[in-house]
Order: sequence, then structure tokens, then C-alpha cells
Amino acid sequence: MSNSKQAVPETLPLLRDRIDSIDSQIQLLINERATCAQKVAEVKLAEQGGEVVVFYRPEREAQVLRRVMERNEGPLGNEEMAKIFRQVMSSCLALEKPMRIAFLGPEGTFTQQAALKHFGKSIISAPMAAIDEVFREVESGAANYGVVPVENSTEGVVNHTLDSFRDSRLKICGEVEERIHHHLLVSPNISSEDVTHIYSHQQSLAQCRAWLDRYWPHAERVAVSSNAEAARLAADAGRSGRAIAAIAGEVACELYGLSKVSANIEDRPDNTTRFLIVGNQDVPPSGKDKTSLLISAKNEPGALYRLLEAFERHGVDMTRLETRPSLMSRWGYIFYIDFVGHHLDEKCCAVIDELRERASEVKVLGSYPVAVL
Ligand SMILES: O=C(O)C(=O)C[C@]1(C(=O)O)C=C[C@@H](O)C=C1
Repeated sequence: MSNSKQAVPETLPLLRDRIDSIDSQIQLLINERATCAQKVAEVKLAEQGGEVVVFYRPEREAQVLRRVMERNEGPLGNEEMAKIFRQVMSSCLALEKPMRIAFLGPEGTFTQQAALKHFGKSIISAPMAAIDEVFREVESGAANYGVVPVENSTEGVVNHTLDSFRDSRLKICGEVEERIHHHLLVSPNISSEDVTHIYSHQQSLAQCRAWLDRYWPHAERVAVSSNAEAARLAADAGRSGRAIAAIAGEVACELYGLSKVSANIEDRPDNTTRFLIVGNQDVPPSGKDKTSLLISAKNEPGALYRLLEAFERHGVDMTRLETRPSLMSRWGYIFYIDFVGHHLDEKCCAVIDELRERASEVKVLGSYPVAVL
């Protein structure tokens, strides 16, 4: 019996031919998209009307990425697919205008990792030595945006970042969350069995304490200024044949050409840091936003209660409340409040108006899209 319609066997050469053909179509489409982005830049320039042209649009990027995830049917996962589009948009934005991004350095820190996650890889990196330098770099216009850590799920709030908002006119334009994974790294020419010293930032050594006690009880732990510095020292040591390991993240591993001895060695696998993107623009609503406020409260009984009551009455969901000394008066306080919604949303507007009547100062630090990736 003859079969009139024979299935074409899925051989390796045939499958690769099909991949080649799909790749050339994807490439054409990506360039078509890039040409569109170039035209968008021309329109933005033509419409500037004497204002500084804003090429980076966080609300639009969040909408694009959310849509990618919503329509994704697999087999690639939603996050994986969004990461690909994240990079495509990063390349398109760089074509419109290369973005210089200041972040808490040195090269290879988790803050740099967060910057790359948020903006993609097509950025000009500007590592800064301290959080206030990141703010200054953006305020002076030397960098377009800045990235700073604001809170960690195990270590709590980053006071330096909150305090920097007191005297800054910068706005929060975005947030990014990063699961902090630590790896044990050595230079590729070093055998892990020879390791005698393990370098890292004090906090990272603490976050991996139980793992180190269990697997490396005899190695000496050495605290250095940052994880990235630990990775640099391990790479340096490797060149002269000394067996020093570092605990650091993925970016530092790649940057210093180290090999992973063990991955994800943190004691708490949910260890997460939240970072903020600071810039000079007010971000329009994206449909799923958060707002951060700085409030100086009058020093009188029930002051905090009256502030919080407004959120409850208008049904606005507060997600964070931090208190810092105001420095203006002894025992005066500044409250940092995050809530769900955009400051232009009706009920958020109503809350902010009431807060203004009840507090001595209310500063909207920014409304920005809820982190997508
Ligand atoms: O829509 C825009 O305003 C664009 O510039 C295009 C685009 C994109 O590639 O999709 C690029 C950069 C912006 O940050 C947002 C989106």
C-alpha cells in the first residue's frame, strides 16, 4: 500500500534550514521596528517645543512588556520572552539616543545588574562610588538616569537613598526588583579544592553564613568593600596562582571571567532587593502604577493617624511606610509612603490633596510603572 502524502522527516539539516529562514525573517522585522523607533525619535524632536526631548518612556516600555507577556503562548516562558523584547527595546532606544545610566558601583554590583535588567544592555554604564553621587550625576545632567537600591527583604531599608530624596528635585521614574543570588566563584585556572580564603561584602558573607558553615567551615572569610571588588580580587589572585574564591553575583562573574564553583548559595532563596530609577521626568500613567511620597508631619498628637486615615477612607492601598528623622527640628519626622496607583488617578489625587492640608510638606517623589520583570 502506498502512502500518497509522506511526512517530511525532521532531520537536523532540515530543522536548521527552517531556523535559518525564521532567523532572517526575525532580523528583517527587528530592523523594521528599529526604523520605526528612529522615526519616533524624529517626531519627538519635532514636537519638543523648546523643551528637553524625553526619549525614554517608562510607561510605554512597561505597556509593551506587559502585552508581550499577556499574549505569549510558549513554549518560551513569559519572562524569557519579555527579556528578549526588553533587549530589543533597549537597542531601539539606543538608536534614538544612547542613555548614560549612573548606578551604585563599582562595575559588577547588584545595582548594575538591576540597571541592566531595567534598561537592557544597550546603555552607557556610569558606576559611581556612592548613592549621593548617583543623584548628583543625574542632577547635573551628566547621566540621563540613575539606579539606586532602596530596600532589601532581609536587610531592610537603604537609609542613604531615602535621605537623598530630601534635598533632591529628582523624580522616581521606575522600580526594579532583583532576586539576589550569590555564587561561589574562582578564577578558571584555580581548582576549587585549593581555596583557602573566601572574599565578599560583609552582608553577602552574612547572607550565605549557613551554607559556608556547612560546606566551607575551614576557609577564612574576608570582608571587602563590595562583591564586585571581591570578584576582581579573586580574578587577580588567580593570575598569580593564588586560590582565592569570591562570593558575588552573575554580572561580576561574567565581568571578571570567573567560573562558578556553586550557584545560588544564599541561605534565604527569596532574598530580594528593590531598586529605584531616578530621573528628571514625570511619568504618565501606564495602567499599573505606584506612587512614592515624602511627607513632613506636624509634630502633634495623632499626626500620623490623620495621614494614614486618608488612605483608608479613599480605598488607596499603601504598600510601604518608612520613618526618617527630619533634621529640621529635633524629633521631627519625615515619612516615606508608597501606594498603589498614579498621582493623577482620581482617588489618589483626593488623598494627596487631603495630606497637603494635614502635613507641613507633601512632595510627590514620582508615579511610576510597577516593575514588570
Ligand atoms: O514609543 C516610544 O516612545 C519609543 O521611543 C519606542 C520605544 C520602543 O522601542 O518601543 C523605545 C524607547 C522608549 O522608551 C519606549 C518605546
